[in-house]
Amino acid sequence: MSPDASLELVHVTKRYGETTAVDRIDLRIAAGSYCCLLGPSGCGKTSTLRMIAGHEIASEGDILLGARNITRLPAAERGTAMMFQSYALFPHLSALDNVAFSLKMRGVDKAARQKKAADLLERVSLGHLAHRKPTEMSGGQQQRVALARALITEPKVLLLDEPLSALDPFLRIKMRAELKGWQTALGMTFVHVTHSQEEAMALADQVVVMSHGVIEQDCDPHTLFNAPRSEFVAKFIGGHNVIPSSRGKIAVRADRTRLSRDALPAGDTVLPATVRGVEYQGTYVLLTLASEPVPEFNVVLAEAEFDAAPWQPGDAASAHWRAEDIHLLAA
Ligand SMILES: Nc1ncnc2c1ncn2[C@@H]1O[C@H](COP(=O)(O)OP(=O)(O)OP(=O)(O)O)[C@@H](O)[C@H]1O
Repeated sequence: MSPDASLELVHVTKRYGETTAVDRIDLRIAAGSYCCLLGPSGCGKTSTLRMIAGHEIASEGDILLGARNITRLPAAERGTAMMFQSYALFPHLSALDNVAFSLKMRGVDKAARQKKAADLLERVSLGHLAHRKPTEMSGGQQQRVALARALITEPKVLLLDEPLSALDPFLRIKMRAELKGWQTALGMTFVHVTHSQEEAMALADQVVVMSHGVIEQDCDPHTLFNAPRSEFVAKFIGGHNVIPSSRGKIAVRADRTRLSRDALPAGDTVLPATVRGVEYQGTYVLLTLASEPVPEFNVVLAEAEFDAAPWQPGDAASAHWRAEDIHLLAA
């Protein structure tokens, strides 16, 4: 892994007029890792990616790629490339010409650029379709053309802006696995913007959760799910209940929240509640409950456990959890 493929953002800010889209963020991404920038619409993740790409210039701060300060370099000189959604392919060009396009822009002669584009199409198993137009290819094939097109300048870092969002759910999961496979095989640094926590969990070595232009949490997916730092993160990633306790707000995973029919004494590990909804989800049953301090929270039960003693809307329940499953949230 080449150490000059590591990325570092130091106090990076992006302002558009009065709007501060990114507010003095610090971020390190290791060479050869898969990083996902995750957050709701408007949190600043695309602006961050575009500043790394050179499609926007940072208002303040520095962006380092290896030992090089790339903050103000033109996009083509940075050593980064952007992979766009498959529909950003040129419809009137063949797969080969789409892939060769940025070499053409750089003045590489025709034979050399076509040879390189053909090699790359071969690598993404599309050699036999090099002369087809994008509309004559499946969504997954188009996505692979988009990948080959981004790789042709031999970038150190590949930047991906919601690359899977145009695909149907089945293909999205298939292409997600392919992307991860490519990243591993190429040993390249990938930075991928998504609003889907599931996508981030599935792909990333490092998940960076953003909100209102700042980084809320920056860690591996396992830590993110088991130790969300704040109420915002716990609610955004889902699968958690946020509950007030004597020590402040706590997060408890929905699948670690248990239900009892006995009326247990209320306290930091017991919440008297009423079942409001029962939703069958195949492997699991999702129960929605209401209580005095928490208007809505969830419990996930394995199907067999639910079937052994089913719950119905209106049932009274004591929700409870083990002390070790309590995760205290930052105030
Ligand atoms: N060119 C621009 N001019 C003015 N404001 C902008 C511009 N681009 C983004 N913004 C604003 O900056 C903030 C962050 O936008 P950004 O696109 O980075 O967020 P995002 O998290 O990627 O959102 P989305 O998922 O909707 O793309 C938003 O408030 C947005 O309205």
